Amino acid sequence: MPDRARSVLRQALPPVRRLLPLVLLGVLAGLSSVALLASSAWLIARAAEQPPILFLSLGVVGVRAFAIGRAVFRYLERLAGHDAAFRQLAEIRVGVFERMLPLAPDGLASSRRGDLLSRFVGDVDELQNVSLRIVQPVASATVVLAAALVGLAWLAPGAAVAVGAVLVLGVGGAVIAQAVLAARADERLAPLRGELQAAIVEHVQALDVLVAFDAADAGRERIRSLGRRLERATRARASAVGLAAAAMSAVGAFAAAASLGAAQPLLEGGRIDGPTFAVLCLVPLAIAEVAAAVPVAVGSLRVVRASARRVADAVPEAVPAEIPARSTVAGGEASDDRTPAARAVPVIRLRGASARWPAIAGDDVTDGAVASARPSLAPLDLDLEPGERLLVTGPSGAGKTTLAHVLVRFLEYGGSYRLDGVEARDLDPRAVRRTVGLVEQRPWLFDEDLRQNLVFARDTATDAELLDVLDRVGLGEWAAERGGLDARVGERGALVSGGQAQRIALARAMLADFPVLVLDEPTASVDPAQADALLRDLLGAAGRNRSVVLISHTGAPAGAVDRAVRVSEVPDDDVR
Ligand SMILES: Nc1ncnc2c1ncn2[C@@H]1O[C@H](COP(=O)(O)OP(=O)(O)OP(=O)(O)O)[C@@H](O)[C@H]1O
Repeated sequence: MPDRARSVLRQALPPVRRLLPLVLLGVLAGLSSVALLASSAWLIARAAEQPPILFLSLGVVGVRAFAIGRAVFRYLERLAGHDAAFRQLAEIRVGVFERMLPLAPDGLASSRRGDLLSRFVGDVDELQNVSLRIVQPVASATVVLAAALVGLAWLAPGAAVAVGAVLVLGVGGAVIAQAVLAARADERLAPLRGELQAAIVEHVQALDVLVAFDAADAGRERIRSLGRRLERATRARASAVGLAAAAMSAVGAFAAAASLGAAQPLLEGGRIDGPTFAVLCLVPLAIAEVAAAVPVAVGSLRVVRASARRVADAVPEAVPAEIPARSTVAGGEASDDRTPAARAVPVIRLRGASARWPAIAGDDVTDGAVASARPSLAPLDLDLEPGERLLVTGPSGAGKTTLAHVLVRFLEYGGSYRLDGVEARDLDPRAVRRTVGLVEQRPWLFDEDLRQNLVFARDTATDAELLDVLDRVGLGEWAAERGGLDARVGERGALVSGGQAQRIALARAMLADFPVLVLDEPTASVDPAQADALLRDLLGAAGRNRSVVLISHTGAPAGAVDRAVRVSEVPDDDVR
């Protein structure tokens, strides 16, 4: 098992100061169970001898006390056990999330969303069983079994040996039978759940294209087949767990019979009385019940280990070299003296700036970090003066979007990228992103109303300011027709056109008031007849008090930009 998965398992275990009281409560509950059966057996057998009632009162009190004790201790153990396990889960989830954050967005581009969600939710939840079903019950059961066998040995050593032997054989047999029947299913459960969730998320997100290509049935069939495999694995696990539980009941009966066989000569020889004989016959049933926790724990360990591996693999151990590191400045914020002057429009200079995307996860993993892929942006020189509009052109796949991601520091770069003379590598990426804003090629719109899609860019903006900015990007009339800021835009902008989505994205970039704006192919989803008009509108709305980098493979209308630079394809001999 990889070290990282082992460390996830260790992390899932509550600290000793929380675990010890749990084990103690488990021991008290287990001992109460055994003592309840022992005192009941004694009471029934003694009552049959019809002694004066006074002789029974100790047994009566014992039965009541142990019955209440068993319920109370079990309840407290569950309560405290879940509390401790959930605290650990919260820490693990926060830990995974914190490791994910520095990777976002470009370091997570190759992760399947549904699978990531399943690791983050389902697999982390599964880790609660490390303490609830494995460590704590096994530790408590060991103490109770040892105490119960010592108690039996005190009454009749032969009976203790017989019961111990039956238990060892019975528990061993149940563990092996469960492993034979369900070891593979136990390990497949978590990955299958992840695959199913990923398939469902992808199917729903891509439903329009699947329907258009008449491929929705095939997608549904894939989901059904994954569902069937998950069902088979769940059934196999449930059957094996059920069988092991049944086997442990049988083990209880065999242990009782073995104890009876060993105690009978003592009864006949008058070395023990009737009530003690009854205790020796019935207590093994309670002991087997306690021992039943062991096969359950071994099965759970397989499931939990599979989940721990998936949690450990959810994010690479080290941030790939292609993703900019966060600030090392205390508190994570960039120091003010290294941040470009607030809201001043900086001069941008790239000299031999190049970039790569992180390799797709699973392609080539070295020391837990995803190794580099091929270069995606050939060394580029670029100058952008304050207030300038620069057109970036180049063939498809040459690296224009890659350049946009370098400019907003989603991607690390080679060469030099200076903002007002300060090397961007020496600034906190978030500080750069407060200066350079990106309007993406396919802007993300939230399934909310217009107001919510804008206001997160500046949460102090009033409705009047939001309407004003919509007006400036040419959406004033359209918004009024749709019912104003309450108009919904649909999931991922399903209720708006490509051009309207671009205008909404520009509106929020203007609300954020970025001194430098990077517009990545804003006319990609607009027909050519409208492309020039949209570009003029967007550039006009951006105004002259900020610089604009306009990325477009079709160029720009005459006079709309000040200069152009061409991104050339990465030469083949640079591709390893
Ligand atoms: N998320 C990603 N992960 C890995 N490689 C990527 C990723 N996005 C783009 N690439 C690769 O980077 C290279 C440059 O792509 P990029 O999108 O920057 O080109 P582009 O010039 O913007 O193309 P287009 O004009 O078609 O949008 C391509 O080879 C592409 O396959």
